[in-house]
Amino acid sequence: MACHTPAGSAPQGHKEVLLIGPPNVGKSVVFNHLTGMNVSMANYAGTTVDIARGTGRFGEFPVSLVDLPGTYTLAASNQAEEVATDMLAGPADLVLIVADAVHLESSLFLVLQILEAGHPAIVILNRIDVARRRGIEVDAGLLAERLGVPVVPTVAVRSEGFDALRHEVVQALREPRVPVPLRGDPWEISEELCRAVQQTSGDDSDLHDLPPHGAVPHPRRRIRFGENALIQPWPGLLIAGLALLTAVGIIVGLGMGMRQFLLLPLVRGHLFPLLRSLVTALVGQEMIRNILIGEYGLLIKGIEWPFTLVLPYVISFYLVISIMEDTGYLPRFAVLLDGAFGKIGLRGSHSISLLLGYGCAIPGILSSRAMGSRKERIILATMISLAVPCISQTGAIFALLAEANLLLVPVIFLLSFMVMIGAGLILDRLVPGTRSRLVYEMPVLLVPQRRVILRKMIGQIRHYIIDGALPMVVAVGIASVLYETGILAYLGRFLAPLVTGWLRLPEEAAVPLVLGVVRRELTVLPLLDMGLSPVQLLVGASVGLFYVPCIAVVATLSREFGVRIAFGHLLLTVATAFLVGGVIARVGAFL
Ligand SMILES: Nc1nc2c(ncn2[C@@H]2O[C@H](COP(=O)(O)OP(=O)(O)OP(=O)(O)O)[C@@H](O)[C@H]2O)c(=O)[nH]1
Ligand SMILES: [Mg+2]
Repeated sequence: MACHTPAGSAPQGHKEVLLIGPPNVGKSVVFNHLTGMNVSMANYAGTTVDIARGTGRFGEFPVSLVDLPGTYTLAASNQAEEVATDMLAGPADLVLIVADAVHLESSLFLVLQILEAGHPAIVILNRIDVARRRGIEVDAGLLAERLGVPVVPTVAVRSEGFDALRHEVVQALREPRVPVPLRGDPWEISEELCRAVQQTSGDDSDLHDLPPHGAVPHPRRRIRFGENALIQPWPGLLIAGLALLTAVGIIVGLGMGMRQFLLLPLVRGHLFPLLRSLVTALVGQEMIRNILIGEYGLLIKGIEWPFTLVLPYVISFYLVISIMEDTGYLPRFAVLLDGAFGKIGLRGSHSISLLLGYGCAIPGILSSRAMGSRKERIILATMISLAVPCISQTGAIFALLAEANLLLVPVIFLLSFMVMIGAGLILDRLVPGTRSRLVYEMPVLLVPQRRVILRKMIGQIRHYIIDGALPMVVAVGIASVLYETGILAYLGRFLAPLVTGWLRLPEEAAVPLVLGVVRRELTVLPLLDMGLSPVQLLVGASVGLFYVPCIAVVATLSREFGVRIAFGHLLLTVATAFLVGGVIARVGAFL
């Protein structure tokens, strides 16, 4: 999930313009286009869960544009929707209501409610490309006349319709007009309006394949085999299994390939020898030389770990996830898992949060805002912060285990699943509260767009470099100084009983436990050059896997659920890490 500026209010002299609409209609794509920012967009409901603010210029007006979480109605039913309705209740100079040309009627229902809020408004009629492919034409002129506000048709992913939109925004800011709300039952009006402005031609059965609301297709409506097959246990589960295997295969294969054949030879064969000879020639002072190119050399490990061991997996993971997100397949996968997830107090839709957690825990935890009760969110956050390795950590685990023994990799992931399920089962009984009744929207299946995938990947890689790689470089720098000054050895001796006695690892394996507090993958990477046995590798990897979440994750937990729960997570993760590590060390001794 890309970074965005927090809510706040519009900067002085800026017009406040809100982007609001139902989930998954393309609000964030419109926002990115108008502001030049790169907030997350994906083909399922609930991608945006908080406010993103960006600035742009429309004619003579500097504008502060706000991207809001999607909402079906103004009677908010979850935390993400509340954010949207609260903003609408505040002051705004203009509201851009993004409507879906494919599901016009339900969009109009929301448009009518928003118009009642009494802000000047423009309706953006998005996704007209998909609507046209389905034989749906919407008379935007007539709709504008009936609603009493401008209606601009757009294809946001292809930047179509934005000149007209900019023109209308400038007009609306110059001469703000509060729309006159239509009187009557909003459902009846939207149905009547929809009939009046929408013409369907040819076979419009696609329209009814999967309705906008509800995970299960409407039983009275015709369903095409192709799409329905994905959410029936047979052959849906087989297809899901194959899709998952292919995804893992591509992530691992591509990541390893980039690392082994491209990045490692490049840095180890060319860059490092160059850096070593440069530093040796230029730096006379031994300690500084060692800090730069020694055991934890900033110029060696600070480049090798974040950029050659982890970055390839970040690239391959987000390539695969971006494609999956953009097709709209993930919610179908979620429907299939609903039954299994029900056993651990969750819903199938939470599988999307878990999947995002394999990238980074923070978006995984935040995404549940749009889909769950507090109980479900706590269970999910615990599973993620305890047992879901983020992509950096996965890269580190691969680097540690795959070269020594490829079989150790499935063992560690099996362990992670077991702990995850165990935590779910226990917390379902312990945490008070109910399961949500939320019905999950089923988006239209779309062919992924190269431009969108590229944009998402650039956003994720930039995000990794700023929030992942740079802190890692700083941590390596600190480790290097601590190592060369002997402080690390002192800390190691302090932790020795736990490390050597309980975990049966060499004393120096205390180092990752200290560094891991900063970044999770640092609980694993320093073990690389310690010549550990297979059992010790497994102990080290599992301690690293379950050990404390990154500082940023603890801060997120505390903000979302309170300090008590964040502290509880710290205790739980440390206890689990040492318990599992110690048990493996003892069981391993018999093997
Ligand atoms: N074909 C087509 N796809 C679009 C268009 N606009 C957006 N999309 C796709 O629709 C999906 C949803 O886009 P987002 O911008 O994430 O939607 P959102 O309204 O912000 O969604 P939430 O944050 O979940 O409320 C993405 O996969 C986009 O690539 C469009 O005009 N045509
Ligand atoms: Mg969005």
